Amino acid sequence: MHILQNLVQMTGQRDHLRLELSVLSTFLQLPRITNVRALELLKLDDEYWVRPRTWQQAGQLVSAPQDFANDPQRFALHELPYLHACIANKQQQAQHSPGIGQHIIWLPVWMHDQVRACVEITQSEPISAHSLDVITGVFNVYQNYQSLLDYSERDALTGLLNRKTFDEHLLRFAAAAQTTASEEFSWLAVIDIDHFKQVNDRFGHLFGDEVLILVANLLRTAFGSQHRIFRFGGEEFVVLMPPSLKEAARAALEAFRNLLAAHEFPQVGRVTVSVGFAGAKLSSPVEILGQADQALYYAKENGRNRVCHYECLQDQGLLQNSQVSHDDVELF
Ligand SMILES: Nc1nc2c(ncn2[C@@H]2O[C@H](COP(=O)(O)OP(=O)(O)OP(=O)(O)O)[C@@H](O)[C@H]2O)c(=O)[nH]1
Repeated sequence: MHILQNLVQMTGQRDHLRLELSVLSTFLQLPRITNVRALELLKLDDEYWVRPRTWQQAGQLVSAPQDFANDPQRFALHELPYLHACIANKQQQAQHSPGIGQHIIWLPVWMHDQVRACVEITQSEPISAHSLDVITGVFNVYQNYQSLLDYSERDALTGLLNRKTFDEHLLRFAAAAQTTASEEFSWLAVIDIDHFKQVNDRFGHLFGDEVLILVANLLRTAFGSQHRIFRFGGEEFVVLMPPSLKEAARAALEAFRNLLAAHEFPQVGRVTVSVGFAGAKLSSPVEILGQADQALYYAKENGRNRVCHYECLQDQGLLQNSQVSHDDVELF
């Protein structure tokens, strides 16, 4: 009965981290389970890295305060050889008993052939067929619900994060940016396809849609898993970029602009984008978006197919005083 109540509570969550906390506390209520962790996995240059994202501390479940890039607890996946082999072989679970009273099971969360998280459970006794059934049963409900949540957050055409989830991501992004102590800034970039109406008018909506899908694929190729990429509107995309120096952010955006400009789109040929970006340290979420939008507007007005940085334009006196132009943002 306890498990049922926990499952009801678990599937009432609308947020990935709360859902994770909920499944871990469900596992902790099962007999013989002594420890649980949720591990986050990130693929960098073909190698997976791991960090504990949620774990038990003094009887409480706690989550890592910082993001992956700044987490000193991260380590290479091969330091967990059983989980490493399990993922390399695309398996559903791995088990290992490192000592008396320590029996570990790892359950990777598979999504689109990738693993982004894994639940690690330690039992005091060997894992019997019955307890394996209960553990995998709870885990499968969690995994199904996780992918349902993920599906509701994505744009149907491109598979990118949708506009609906943007506000929440932006609030979290702006809050995290304020606590970054280094010289580096987090960045918000607005990317808009140039003259996209002409693509639709000349080739029809189906080819227009194909351009949107291919642009989304190029965005995924150009930006790593630490970036959050949204389809913001029809032919407008937003990228939330992890902390870096301004030059590095500009270089990444220029690399994307060049990649796209060199791409031969079937039938349509060449397409370009304009980009505006702004730093996220001191401003409020609405201001950051408004600033990136002003830089985009400047890029559109000054030849398109270019990357413009808000603060640089401001320093050169090329912009009016800061004003928010995205009047459809509902952040407060
Ligand atoms: N095929 C397709 N077209 C879309 C979709 N959403 C929006 N659009 C089109 O995107 C076009 C946007 O046009 P505009 O806002 O005038 O901008 P633009 O032609 O890209 O010009 P600039 O941004 O000034 O370079 C419109 O023709 C919309 O119909 C979609 O999901 N699929």
